Amino acid sequence: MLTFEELGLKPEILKAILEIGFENPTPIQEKTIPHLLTTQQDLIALAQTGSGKTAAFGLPVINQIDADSKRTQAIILCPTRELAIQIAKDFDAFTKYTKKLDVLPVYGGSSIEAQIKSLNKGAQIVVGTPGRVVDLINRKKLKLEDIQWVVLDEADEMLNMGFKDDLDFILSHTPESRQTLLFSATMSREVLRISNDYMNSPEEISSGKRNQGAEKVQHFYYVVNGRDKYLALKRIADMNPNIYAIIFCRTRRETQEISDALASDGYNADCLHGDLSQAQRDAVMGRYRKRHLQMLVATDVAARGLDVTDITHVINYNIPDELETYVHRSGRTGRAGKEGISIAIVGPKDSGKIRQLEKIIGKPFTKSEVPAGEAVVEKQLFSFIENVKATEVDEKQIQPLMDNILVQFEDLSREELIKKFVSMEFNKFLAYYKNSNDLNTNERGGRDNDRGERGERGGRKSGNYATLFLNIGEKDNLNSGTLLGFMNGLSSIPNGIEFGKIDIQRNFSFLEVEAKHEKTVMDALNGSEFDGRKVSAEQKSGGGERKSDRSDRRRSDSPRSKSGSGSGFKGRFGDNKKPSGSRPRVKASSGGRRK
Ligand SMILES: Nc1ncnc2c1ncn2[C@@H]1O[C@H](COP(=O)(O)OP(=O)(O)OP(=O)(O)O)[C@@H](O)[C@H]1O
Repeated sequence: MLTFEELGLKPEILKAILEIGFENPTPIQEKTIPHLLTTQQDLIALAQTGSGKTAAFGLPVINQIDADSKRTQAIILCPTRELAIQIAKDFDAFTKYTKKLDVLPVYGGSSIEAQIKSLNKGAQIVVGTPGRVVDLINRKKLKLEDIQWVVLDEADEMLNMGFKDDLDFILSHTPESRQTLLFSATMSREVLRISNDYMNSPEEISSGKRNQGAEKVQHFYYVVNGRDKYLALKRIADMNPNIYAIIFCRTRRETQEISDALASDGYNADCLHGDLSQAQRDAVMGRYRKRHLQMLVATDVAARGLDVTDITHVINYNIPDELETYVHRSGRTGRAGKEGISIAIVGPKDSGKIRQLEKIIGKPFTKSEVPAGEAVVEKQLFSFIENVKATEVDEKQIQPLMDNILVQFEDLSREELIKKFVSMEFNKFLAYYKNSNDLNTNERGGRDNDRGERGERGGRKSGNYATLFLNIGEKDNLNSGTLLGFMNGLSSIPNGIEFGKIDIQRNFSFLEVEAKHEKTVMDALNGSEFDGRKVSAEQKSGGGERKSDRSDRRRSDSPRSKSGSGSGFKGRFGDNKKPSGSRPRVKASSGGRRK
């Protein structure tokens, strides 16, 4: 293996990359850096995600820039603002000791005037999104006649996003003599099209097999019915208390919905997609990079190429339409030789797609079981204990109170104290998962292990819960939260009754209640008034399939939900604060039906 020094980079660059922590070149860097330092031939470089492609083009380009001239000599085009910022930051780090060299990111959604001001001062390297670059060319502020290097990063995505005309326009303003470089993790039809349209007999250099996934990423899939996807997602998150994940959804709307649901269920989540303002996107990315957010829900476009350190899990909420996209998604973890886990939550009919993905990434998927509630609770419990042990004690603050605290606890044995303490944190979690379903389904769509009384769908089979039909629904401003609150206020419903699933429809709703309390609850509800309407409650006839509103299902099914009795199950990130104290009198079970 050659060293960076042997590749022929200047001392000031070597000093900078050593400081960043690059000891040896990655395979793609070892192959492309000498090529770019010695020839003018166009280049297509293909290498796995996270294998250091930015430095593979960045270092040799920086090495050759004439810093004495202020003219723009290299332009890097990429699909998103986040990526432009990221690449420009990487370049800033590479050029830390290179005097007089300016790198300017230009992208839409932020002040063009500030970018023009910087351009007027001169920037030898511009990193930009196509739309803004076109705008700056049209305003005659960005001049490309001295361009020697054009880098197309994530070029296929730029075409997918409809930037073809912009790319044509931009490249037509660059000299014929330029060297055009295309770096990608996947070889697709678009990549070929770009090489035909914009490149001149390019050399192709690749490291690893075409489209291969990152080396140390393990791939798992879970088969669940569509309506259980969100529950499966939450169980996966609950099973990994220190998860630092990116969750991919197909559309902006789905991204927003899943993120909202997670946040409302008490998870530390937010989203990144194209409907957000630049300021919102920056804020989300900032929080995520600092690990103030534990889960980022994103569209493919928004997260393409993102390099965030130590993401533990990539979760595919569904399989992407373009299967190659999976390579880019899963590559957000396992970067720079590290390990990672990529999970696909799939429907019963998706096994064919999994086999196709295996061919593309050149690795097998392992079929996994969505963990049972008990396993999740155990995991959370031990993680909680670890957190307790790791909690730092502020001796100065606590010491003066200690005598009093010890007096308060003197009646309790050590064991009793621990039990109470753990229960305080865990009662809600335990209740939530107590009667939880087996969410796994087999690839023909049937349950792997239908636990009868625990199965929630298709009507309860067991005698544990009875289902009541109520004549009030969404149009009466009813939701799971208002229903539970309403019942809390009915003195004829005693404390501690457990409720199961709440299914609110437009004109009516269903409420599961412990069978032994069915009559008490029915009697209490009958004749009461909700929002000015007389309530009628009766036993639900039959046990047919119910169609639940997805968002109600989501929101009502969380051990972390904000009004919960527990104080939250935070990993080390946890800023998912919850109000404490106001415990509802009515207990919810089997999926914490309380909002
Ligand atoms: N020689 C090196 N030694 C150690 N780390 C490196 C080296 N080169 C790059 N890295 C680090 O590897 C990570 C991934 O690099 P980069 O973002 O360039 O990957 P990429 O190949 O462009 O990935 P993607 O295809 O997902 O865009 C970065 O955090 C970068 O700092």
